[in-house]
Amino acid sequence: MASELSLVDIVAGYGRAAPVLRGFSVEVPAGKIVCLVGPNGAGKSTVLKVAGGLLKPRDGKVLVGGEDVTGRGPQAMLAAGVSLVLQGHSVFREMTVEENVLLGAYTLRDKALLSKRVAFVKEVFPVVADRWGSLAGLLSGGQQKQVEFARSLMVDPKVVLLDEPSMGLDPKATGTVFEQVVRMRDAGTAVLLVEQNARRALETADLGCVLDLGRVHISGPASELLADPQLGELYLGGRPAEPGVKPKI
Ligand SMILES: Nc1ncnc2c1ncn2[C@@H]1O[C@H](COP(=O)(O)OP(=O)(O)OP(=O)(O)O)[C@@H](O)[C@H]1O
Repeated sequence: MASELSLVDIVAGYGRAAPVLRGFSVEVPAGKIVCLVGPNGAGKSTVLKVAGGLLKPRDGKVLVGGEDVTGRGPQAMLAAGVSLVLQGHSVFREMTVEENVLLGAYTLRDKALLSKRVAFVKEVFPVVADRWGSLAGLLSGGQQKQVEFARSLMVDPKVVLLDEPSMGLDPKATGTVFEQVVRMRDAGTAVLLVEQNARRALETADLGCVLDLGRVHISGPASELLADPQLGELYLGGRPAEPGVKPKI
């Protein structure tokens, strides 16, 4: 299957310091969730910054839908079909859910298309439909994250980049947020996900990629990475779960 996002042999870093990414590659196919795993400081967020156009790579290529978009800035990356949902909360609490979601569509001029996108995100995220007229600040943390997801899908992106979507959420809200990530995937979006809670994220993802020392240490189906005892000890905070036990999300 052709990838919506390809990062090829990326070398990237900050200022004059040694590069953080030293020949990193990943493929994110349409309708799949790819989870990046790795120790603190390995460069997971740096990968998202490169993919989202916030950090220009020193070397390597970024392809979106097969088109070479290397070196483009964040707006051009959004126009190319890459939507970034940042770490932490970025809803405007004193604005309504509707106003927050429509912020994601400020580039859409076509009214008919706009209503189609609104109908679509309301269908994918029921909470957004239910609380459309409410002030976003009145929603729970998990619900606010869904408003951010809805905003990111307004431009009908090919790829969504999610940086730690469960940060600051309790386990129940985390479960809901992962359910919504699956709904994005099922709607055909390619998802590149970074999560502190690596085991939980891999349980949700289709594919996993372990990043260490600026390169891919190992990649493959998420279920295989989860079942690997050595990876479990090194990167996932302990031994794998009992085989066949799926988490409730
Ligand atoms: N804006 C920046 N300026 C300089 N160095 C940075 C900057 N952002 C990150 N770094 C450095 O780049 C390296 C990789 O950071 P990055 O945030 O990508 O790692 P990470 O794998 O996402 O880490 P974590 O799991 O702790 O969030 C770290 O050594 C970090 O100190």
